[in-house]
Amino acid sequence: MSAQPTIIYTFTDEAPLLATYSLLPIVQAFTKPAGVAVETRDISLAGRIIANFPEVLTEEQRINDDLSYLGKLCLEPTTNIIKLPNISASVPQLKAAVAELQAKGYKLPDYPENPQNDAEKEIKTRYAKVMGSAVNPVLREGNSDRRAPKAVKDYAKKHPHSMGKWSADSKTRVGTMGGKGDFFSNEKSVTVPAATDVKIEFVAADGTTKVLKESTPLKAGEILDGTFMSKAALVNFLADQIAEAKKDGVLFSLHMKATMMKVSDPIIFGHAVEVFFQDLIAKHAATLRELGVDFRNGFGDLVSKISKLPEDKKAEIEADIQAAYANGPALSMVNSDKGITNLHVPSDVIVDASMPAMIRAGGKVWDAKGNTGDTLAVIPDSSYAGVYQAVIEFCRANGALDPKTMGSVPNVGLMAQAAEEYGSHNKTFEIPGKGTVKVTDKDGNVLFSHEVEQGDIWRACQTKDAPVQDWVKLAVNRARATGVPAVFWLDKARAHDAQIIAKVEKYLKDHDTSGLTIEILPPAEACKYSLERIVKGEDTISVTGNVLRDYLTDLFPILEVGTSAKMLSIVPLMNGGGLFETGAGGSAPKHVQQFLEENYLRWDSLGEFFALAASFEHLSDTFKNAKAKSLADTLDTATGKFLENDRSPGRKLGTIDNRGSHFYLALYWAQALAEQTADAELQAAFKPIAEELTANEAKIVEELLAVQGKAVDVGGYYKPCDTKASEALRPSATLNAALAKL
Ligand SMILES: NC(=O)C1=CN([C@@H]2O[C@H](COP(=O)(O)OP(=O)(O)OC[C@H]3O[C@@H](n4cnc5c(N)ncnc54)[C@H](OP(=O)(O)O)[C@@H]3O)[C@@H](O)[C@H]2O)C=CC1
Ligand SMILES: O=C(O)CCC(=O)C(=O)O
Ligand SMILES: [Mg+2]
Repeated sequence: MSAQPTIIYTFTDEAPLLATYSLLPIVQAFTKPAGVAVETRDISLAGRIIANFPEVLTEEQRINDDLSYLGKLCLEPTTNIIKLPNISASVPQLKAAVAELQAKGYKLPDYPENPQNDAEKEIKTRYAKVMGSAVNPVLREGNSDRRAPKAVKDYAKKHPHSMGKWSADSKTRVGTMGGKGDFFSNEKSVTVPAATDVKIEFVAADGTTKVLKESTPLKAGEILDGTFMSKAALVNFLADQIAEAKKDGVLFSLHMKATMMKVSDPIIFGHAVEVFFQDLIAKHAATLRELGVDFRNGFGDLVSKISKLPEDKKAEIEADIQAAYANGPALSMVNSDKGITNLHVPSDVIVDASMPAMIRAGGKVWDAKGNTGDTLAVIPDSSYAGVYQAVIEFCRANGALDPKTMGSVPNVGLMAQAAEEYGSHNKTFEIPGKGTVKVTDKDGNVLFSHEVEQGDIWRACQTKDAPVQDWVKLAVNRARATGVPAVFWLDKARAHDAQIIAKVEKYLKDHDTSGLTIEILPPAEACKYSLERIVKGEDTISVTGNVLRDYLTDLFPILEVGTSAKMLSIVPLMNGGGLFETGAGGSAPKHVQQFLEENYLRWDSLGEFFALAASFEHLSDTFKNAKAKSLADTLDTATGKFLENDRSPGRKLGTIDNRGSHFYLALYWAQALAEQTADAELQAAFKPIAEELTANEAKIVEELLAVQGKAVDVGGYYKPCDTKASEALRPSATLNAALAKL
């Protein structure tokens, strides 16, 4: 056990990183008198890239591999980490980050899209390590407990966010493959009774065998699934959906998670682009090959690469692009001003956030003219798509949900030790030809096999037993603590879920469940059950696997409280430590753009405030530390007052932004510390600062507002310059001077 109670605060990317430059100095100043250390570790995309290429960098440029360090730390009982959202990079984001670092003098190799030799293959493998969801699965040595704190629900009831209208004749719906060659329909699943090691092989039609993965160790009681998505079925499905969107006169939109499902989903995304633009692609096949266009990186890959062509060729392709737009159904837009479509960049549209945003808007997405319209929301695999269709049908029948009166759907999510699909990327393969994929244990028993064709996407997922036990316990504890029904969203008709249900039924017997309502329902039914309760103002705990955890912890928060940024997101680590994630959403790239253009940061740090309070609470339990408890209690009071007085950033210039909101948190926190009597030392330490901040409120706010409205430079996007960023995010000399006295 480290001697001093210590919190690790993570440096990440984009808006949360900018917010950190403002909030962290406040946190460090406030924890100092309490003897709590707050250390930082860099897990940003830039940091992860730099840490992985020490040999090409100078001594000064090298940094430690903080992510690996934190991964190990998550196994220790005294660990306490505040984890802000980070970029899970797609290829376009990775290339942009590398280019920025190269321009800053880091002699990093280019990302080799098509490695030509072993050295390039090795570079690509190293970059693959930092791509996609490279951070969360490493740190998540526990299951997740995500909920809207009561204060946040109360705030939303008093100050409801805007909700779009749902009309009974909305044409918006979900399109999914549903049992025709998708992952759901092809899934096979086993629970291994004893520890073993499995080999995954592809046996081609001519009998030749290729080992896809030599070794995958499994523990006793571990669940292993295998499944595939048929390329032929997918491509037919996509062509049908495109035709249907056009026939119905609705906008076509595709919703994937190409960041987290970093192998399968970019392939699916690429097929969607290729089907949508098939005439264009067929006509210019040779040119596209020469340019090395890869549609897995989105249609934007073509748009950026044609700039290298001679003007006349470029103009010809651009005309054909316009023809493709005119011919197909209208495409949903990410940014209609800039002409960025839903198919441009695979990391621009991420299903967990994009579907709820559409549902919140009354089933509408943006079109190319900047108007909104109904959409055919395409989610190829049917495992979870039905959940969104259930919400759409509910809203169509009952109108939009009402934040003033609606209940809540908190989530207990199975995610420890890379559970389920989220751990599948090292076991996902694009199949080279017709044949069989075979999974064999160490005694030579074939656990299962699939007949596959060229281009099919085959994948295996693992789910360890200990995390399932921990998850069931967490669900029962939450049901007991709240008296609210808990529903396991599991479908016995799905191979994997059937294995999980057997475990859930077994492990529920380890707990006292008397008087509790615990149900097991297939996802779409569970969703309907929860919605029927939510409109009556009732709460229902959703107990789900890893993917639905991701989906539901954006879906319900966005509908209930306007954004998942306001969520309490706790990961009780299985070995006793605590990982406190901030909010449940992403890193809000559009907030950075607004900040750079007008020196206004819209990021709402409520997620950070809640995470900090939970972290102090945990620290006080682990270290039996009363001062940490005082910090937790007073921060709770401060956050309550913050919500009451509505100190979150507004959307537009001229009101307080993220920095102003941090000042108010500091003010209320200092006041609460000065008023509490549990700890006389802390009271004495904070009395003068509370007075100073109270007396200078108007001056500090004025200093913070004065900088708004002009462009600002922080010296980089992926790796801002510390000095410039710190100056930009701490523009109040009066506030800085007050904090320096602590
Ligand atoms: N835990 C993690 O580390 C996660 C990381 N990501 C990564 O984040 C990036 C962007 O992801 P994406 O899914 O597009 O989501 P965004 O970060 O763009 O968030 C979606 C929207 O949520 C709202 N929002 C989110 N957080 C806040 C906040 N603190 N304050 C105010 N508003 C907020 C904003 O919506 P509005 O305009 O409606 O108010 C925002 O535009 C990607 O690189 C992705 O990989 C994504 C999810 C989780
Ligand atoms: O790790 C990621 O890529 C995203 C995580 C996420 O969206 C979530 O946990 O809700
Ligand atoms: Mg998510």
